[in-house]
Amino acid sequence: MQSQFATSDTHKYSVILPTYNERKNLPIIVWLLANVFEKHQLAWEIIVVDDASPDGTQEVARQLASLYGEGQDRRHTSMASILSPGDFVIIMDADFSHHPKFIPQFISLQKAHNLDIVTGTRYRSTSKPFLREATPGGVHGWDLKRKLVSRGANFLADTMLSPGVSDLTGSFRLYRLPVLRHIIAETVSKGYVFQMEMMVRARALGYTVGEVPITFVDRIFGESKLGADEIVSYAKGVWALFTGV
Ligand SMILES: Nc1nc2c(ncn2[C@@H]2O[C@H](COP(=O)(O)OP(=O)(O)O[C@H]3O[C@H](CO)[C@@H](O)[C@H](O)[C@@H]3O)[C@@H](O)[C@H]2O)c(=O)[nH]1
Ligand SMILES: [Mg+2]
Repeated sequence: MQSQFATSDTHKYSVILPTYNERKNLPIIVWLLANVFEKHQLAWEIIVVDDASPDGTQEVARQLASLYGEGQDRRHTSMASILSPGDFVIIMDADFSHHPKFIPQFISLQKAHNLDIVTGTRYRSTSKPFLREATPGGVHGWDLKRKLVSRGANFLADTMLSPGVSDLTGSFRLYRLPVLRHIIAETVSKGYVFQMEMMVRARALGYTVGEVPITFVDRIFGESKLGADEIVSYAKGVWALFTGV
């Protein structure tokens, strides 16, 4: 299998999947990711970051690791249990809200403009800076309240902090590895708000950010962990950045 690929992209893409009770979703998302990377002949690995899920997610992750090859740095199929530094890191949800089919567009945009970060956006219909896509971004499956919370969160941060990124609260992103390390070291908030803080910090540090329109589909299995506490923390986080950046 290895020898049939002669790819010009020599980078490695490390996908980080945070999981909490994703036993049902993990095998399918890993399969979809594997297919995308194989199809595009890219070197890849998946790192599952599980927080002691009671539903047995870790056992499923271990089974997948033995199926796909644990921690081996094979050219096309490896599944690591610890963070090993690929050249680029993709962070995305494991519940299909973020579809792997968008990853090749992230990679093309990164390459075309030598970007530090590419983020998925639900709130633009064309890629930024230049690459145009036919499919507009959007959200499917959320009720009006959740849509308003998301729009409100973006509006608040955009108005107060002006980072010039249309979807600050999304978490489907590709980072150049050293850039991710740098931003994480600067980021202080915990919970949902850190997605927004990472992007605001990145812009303040002068990193380049491109956007690819994505459709966000709400999960079918399991529940979201967004609650009222997170909304309050988010508003506090925007205020802290407004007064401190
Ligand atoms: N390791 C770990 N993973 C977690 C935890 N809580 C959630 N996750 C994982 O993080 C991903 C997103 O969690 P959800 O609970 O599904 O989030 P959501 O409400 O759908 O929110 C999504 O959209 C928001 C934007 O509107 C994003 O801000 C958020 O990051 C996420 O992408 C999933 O893969 C889930 O298993 C945790 O405590 N620990
Ligand atoms: Mg979700």
